[in-house]
Amino acid sequence: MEPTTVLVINGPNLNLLGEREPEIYGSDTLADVEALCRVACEAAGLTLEFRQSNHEGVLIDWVQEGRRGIAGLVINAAGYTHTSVALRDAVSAVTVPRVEVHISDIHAREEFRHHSYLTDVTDHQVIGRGVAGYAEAIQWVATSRD
Ligand SMILES: O=C1C[C@@](O)(C(=O)O)C[C@@H](O)[C@@H]1O
Repeated sequence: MEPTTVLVINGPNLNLLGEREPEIYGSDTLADVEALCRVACEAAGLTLEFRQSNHEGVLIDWVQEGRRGIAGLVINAAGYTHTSVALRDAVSAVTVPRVEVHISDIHAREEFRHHSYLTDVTDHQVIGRGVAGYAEAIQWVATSRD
């Protein structure tokens, strides 16, 4: 049977969404983002597994767990996007469709955010679309199965 779970992984400080720099990230909380991901998954006949951690090793464990047997991986690695070769190596080993998401437009911000270690190990990127970008990423996973 074809796997139906979409694993959405969120990196450090995204637990503070809604209170952290709302002028950049908006006023939705991470619980709001989870709710919108759930709606997007249900609309596509998929099941959501939604996680957040501030710890690099935990994120790596979760990515490894999801490297096969799921419909797709959606990842907002937050600050680790710009620093973590180890997380990149984990994502590189994933054999299902992988989407990199950023709420803000990292290319229009400070120079240290312009480089992402995840871009060339993911199959698709949704950058700078606000939290709605998560739904777009899930839709991309859904269409990549058709
Ligand atoms: O924490 C974050 C969030 C972010 O990944 C985004 O979703 O826009 C962008 C990163 O540069 C930043 O460190």
